[in-house]
Amino acid sequence: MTEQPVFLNNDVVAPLLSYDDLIPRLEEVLGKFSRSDSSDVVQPVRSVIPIQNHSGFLGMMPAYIAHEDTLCMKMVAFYRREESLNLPSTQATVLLFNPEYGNVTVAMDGTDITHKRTAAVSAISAKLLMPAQSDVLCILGCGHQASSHYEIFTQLFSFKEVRVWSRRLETAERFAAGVPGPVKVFSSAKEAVHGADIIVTVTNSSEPVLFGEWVKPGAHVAAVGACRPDWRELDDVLMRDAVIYVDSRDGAAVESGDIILSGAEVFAELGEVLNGTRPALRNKTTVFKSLGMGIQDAVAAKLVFDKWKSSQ
Ligand SMILES: NC(=O)C1=CN([C@@H]2O[C@H](COP(=O)(O)OP(=O)(O)OC[C@H]3O[C@@H](n4cnc5c(N)ncnc54)[C@H](O)[C@@H]3O)[C@@H](O)[C@H]2O)C=CC1
Ligand SMILES: O=C(O)C1=NCCCC1
Repeated sequence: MTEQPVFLNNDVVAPLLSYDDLIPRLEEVLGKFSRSDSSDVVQPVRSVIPIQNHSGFLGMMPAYIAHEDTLCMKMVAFYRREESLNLPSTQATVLLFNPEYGNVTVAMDGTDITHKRTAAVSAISAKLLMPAQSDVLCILGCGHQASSHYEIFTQLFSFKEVRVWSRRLETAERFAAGVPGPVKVFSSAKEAVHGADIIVTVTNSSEPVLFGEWVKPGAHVAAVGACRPDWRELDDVLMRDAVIYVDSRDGAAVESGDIILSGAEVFAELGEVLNGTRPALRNKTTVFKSLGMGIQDAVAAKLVFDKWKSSQ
């Protein structure tokens, strides 16, 4: 109880977290979260304060998972950065507590956890919602989340073509040069998404970058950016015409500009689809609006810490 907490930096955390371990744990916890008859998983909507001098926000994301006694808190700062500054747009720290006493047992860099768990949840949405025959993946935005999404999507699925677009052509070209497989770089988002079966939006934009009239009917969109109530990545047409899935209804109602400002109705949480209480409408155009959840960080951090302990 009086032991000093351990600190694990990102070089230690990253190799300890694999998608193979993460995906089943995320599926399990998302399902539990969406069960209205269970109090096993406790996670409020994150509270966010503006860091107004620096165009940023600090989000506090507590979570408790009773059956495994995991008590966790992620603190994540995120910014709307000018790309030319070359500064990270997201910085996260994750704490695991001893739930019996409340002391911190480990603090870890949350960078890799945030990249991987977000991409893994998008991949779960794709497994459930993308067209059965999906040949073309298109990624809009070419930063850190683009890299983790590329990694897991190409690992889990077999695409005939991967396309990327970003606001600056050189960012997209750098991304394409840095990944192991072939990627087609586009200078226009409209052309990049034409005919795509699955579209991942991972930009820092606060205005729509993806428009419904461009999207092939039946395609799946995993929308990861625009995590503030006045930020958008998707336009009203797409939000109106697609079936909308979210990670958390409560989170979406407070944080998602795409949902709040379009007035779109949420059809289901991903956990409800995993539980079989709401259907996966694969034949329709679907949007999974991701905002990120403390429970996702909690299962990821627990995996990391358990592995680290067993290696000591
Ligand atoms: N849903 C979730 O759980 C999470 C969401 N995020 C959000 O995902 C987004 C991407 O995060 P990172 O990849 O870490 O950021 P990043 O800064 O590494 O990459 C952002 C990318 O967006 C591009 N971009 C910026 N403004 C743009 C615009 N107006 N139009 C088109 N492209 C633009 C940049 O060129 C860059 O390629 C951010 O909005 C972040 O807040 C991040 C972590 C978790
Ligand atoms: O869940 C997270 O982690 C984040 N969500 C929204 C924006 C930055 C990080």
